[in-house]
Amino acid sequence: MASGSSNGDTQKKAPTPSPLRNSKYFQSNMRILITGGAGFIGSHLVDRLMENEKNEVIVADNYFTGSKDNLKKWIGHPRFELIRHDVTETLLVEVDQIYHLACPASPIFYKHNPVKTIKTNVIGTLNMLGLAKRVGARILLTSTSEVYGDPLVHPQTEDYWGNVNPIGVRSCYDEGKRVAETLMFDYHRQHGIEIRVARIFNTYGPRMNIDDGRVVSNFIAQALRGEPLTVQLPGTQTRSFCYVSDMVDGLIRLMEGDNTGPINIGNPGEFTMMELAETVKELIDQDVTIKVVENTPDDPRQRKPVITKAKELLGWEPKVSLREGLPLMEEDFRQRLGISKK
Ligand SMILES: O=c1ccn([C@@H]2O[C@H](COP(=O)(O)OP(=O)(O)O[C@H]3OC[C@@H](O)[C@H](O)[C@H]3O)[C@@H](O)[C@H]2O)c(=O)[nH]1
Repeated sequence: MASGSSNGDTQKKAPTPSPLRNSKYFQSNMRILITGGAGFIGSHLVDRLMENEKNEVIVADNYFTGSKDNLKKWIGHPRFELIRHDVTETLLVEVDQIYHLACPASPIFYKHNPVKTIKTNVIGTLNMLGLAKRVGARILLTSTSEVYGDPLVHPQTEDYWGNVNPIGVRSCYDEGKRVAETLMFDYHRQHGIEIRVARIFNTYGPRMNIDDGRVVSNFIAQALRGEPLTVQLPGTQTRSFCYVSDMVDGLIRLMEGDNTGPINIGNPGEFTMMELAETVKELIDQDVTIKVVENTPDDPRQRKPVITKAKELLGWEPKVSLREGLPLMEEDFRQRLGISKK
């Protein structure tokens, strides 16, 4: 029989949650673990999940790129717990759902310690799948548009297998996430785990680290500080930017729906990096200059999601355009940098 078959012999029955969680005297709350919940997207996800009084939220984060500051309004709340934990170590908590976000996402951070990045993606995902198996939880992985590599198919549909350098400086992240996806589907086929896989495209919004190093945060911080906007060569490379509230909405719909994915979650509006710089300049400070600088190896030349699956299966599409989202992020950066509007 062909390996990888998802029916017959290899399909196992899904594990059930512990009998205690189903007992009539037990709290009926949904207990949700978010790895990387102190990070940029994770903390916005916490905010949304905490709005529902039936949810108890547990965050596990090692604070490599995340920060307790992002969660300060929830610390001490009876439905909230924060654990300093690195997902490369095992964790045992009785939960119903796991949003597995933990991993540095900015290229300068994930390339800083590539061995640790790939361990986070592979061992971290194995640990979370082991937890999902043990306690019968549904698990969602935030994979990435980087699994498409430097894509030869444009825009990218989920059935495109990608064009990835397996030995490059980005491989710790893009190959790491590809293995993480493989593990998710193997656990699903072999052990019947309920999985959800989101492929996240570039996301921006309030709470991004000011010195995160990604393009939107760099340009906004540079414009506010009156520094030149650093467009990396050639400047014609494209990205599609999704506002964080849209992203969180998509992730929750995926978790709550019936489809395993992988599903692209991103905003299909596509911009060159030169266009992005011009837009930031126009919105924030027309006096700032644009400086063209060297790029790093293997930078994808184009990226834009096809979101037909998200629309049809999740009833999701982004609502916030780049021109609407940038001023919201500008406001947050102004507050944190202490730079008021002229
Ligand atoms: O100052 C800068 C920074 C970056 N860039 C360019 O902007 C583009 C986007 O770069 P970023 O570092 O923001 O993000 P990337 O698209 O390379 O990677 C991201 O992809 C999707 C997510 O999974 C991750 O957040 C991250 O890996 C690149 O072409 C880069 O060369 C600039 O022109 N100037």
